[in-house]
Amino acid sequence: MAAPLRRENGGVTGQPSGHRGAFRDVLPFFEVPVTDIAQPYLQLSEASKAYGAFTALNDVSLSIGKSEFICFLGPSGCGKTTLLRSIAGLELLSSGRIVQNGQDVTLLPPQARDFGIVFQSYALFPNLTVAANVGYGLYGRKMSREAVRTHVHDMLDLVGIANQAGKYPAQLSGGQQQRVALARALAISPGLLLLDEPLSALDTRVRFRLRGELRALQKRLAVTTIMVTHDQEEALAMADRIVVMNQGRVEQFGTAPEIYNTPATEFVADFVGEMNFVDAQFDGDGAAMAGATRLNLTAEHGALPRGTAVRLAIRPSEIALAEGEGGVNRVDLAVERLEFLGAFIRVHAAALGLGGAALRVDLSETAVRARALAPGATLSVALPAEKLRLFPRG
Ligand SMILES: Nc1ncnc2c1ncn2[C@@H]1O[C@H](COP(=O)(O)OP(=O)(O)OP(=O)(O)O)[C@@H](O)[C@H]1O
Repeated sequence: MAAPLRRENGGVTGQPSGHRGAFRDVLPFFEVPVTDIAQPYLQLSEASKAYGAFTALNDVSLSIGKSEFICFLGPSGCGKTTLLRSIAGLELLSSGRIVQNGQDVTLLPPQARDFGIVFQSYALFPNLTVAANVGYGLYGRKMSREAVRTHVHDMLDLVGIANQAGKYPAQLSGGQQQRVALARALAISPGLLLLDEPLSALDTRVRFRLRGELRALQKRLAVTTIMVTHDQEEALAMADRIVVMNQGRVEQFGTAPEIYNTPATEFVADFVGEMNFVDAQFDGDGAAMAGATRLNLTAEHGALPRGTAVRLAIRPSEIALAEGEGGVNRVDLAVERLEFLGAFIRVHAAALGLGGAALRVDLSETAVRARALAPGATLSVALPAEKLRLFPRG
């Protein structure tokens, strides 16, 4: 490993390598992640962190592949930042182990670990120019002034702000400051890039643009990256795999489609995306009774005893319009309210046959108009058996 380098604002070791060129790649839809999960780069084993009697991290075990883009996702206070800071050595674990690139780093101070970090607040040095901020971690290394200058220019070029090199942070927009912070974190060519809500202070347009650029840049550099976010859409859009956290624990670790389509717990089902929940009783033979209606299920239910209280979950977009009479899992709804959401209309309704359960159904504007749906109308829908997820209640 390269000689450790101390820096107040994080980021540490590694030799600069000079990544050249702009990064305006357009990401293909649903591209296959170029990662090597079989070759773990970072492993956490039974990591726990207590502050006095409060447990902020509870038995977290994760294996992250080289070049993966990982998001830590969860509600405020679930332990995302504590986990990120523990990986950086800015917090020490109460118990457990962290191995990075084959080296046990559990007890190493931040300056002896190999990472670059970007904080939510950017934490740029206000009295240094953009170029000096980016070059800060490089001075003191065995690099000539000229080599540093060239490398800094390359980094600024990489993040698209080479023309801002002489400015001070206060003279930049939030998005530009974020780019400087990213260039600074990458300048030391870290093995691991840590991002603590780097986009959350930006307005929506800039955030969306930087999302794509950041992901393309990460892919190009193939640097193993962990980003903390509480924004599920951001995590779904950017991550190779997502760690969903709740109260210091990992609820699920999987790809975006896995998390979205097959949430492992009721918490994940509720936290990620829109979900309807209907209380029911497991009825054996792949079915459940919800109110007076018997609903067929295909969900795995193990050896659940008949009569077990369960909660069925289905997304508003997965509920289908019932055609004709009868049909499997047909339910009549009393429409209460229509909500125009641009790309679709969300119908809020009461499912009388399901004990009055509140259901939301997403329909196209055309479908709503064709049925002249309005508050007070009746709508027949079908709950596809393969879309009904099942969670034991309590
Ligand atoms: N130094 C500390 N002393 C005591 N409690 C702490 C300390 N740091 C964090 N905590 C507590 O640990 C829990 C997890 O905090 P953490 O900052 O990791 O949450 P988070 O998921 O990142 O939340 P947010 O999205 O709001 O930043 C919180 O309840 C927080 O109050």
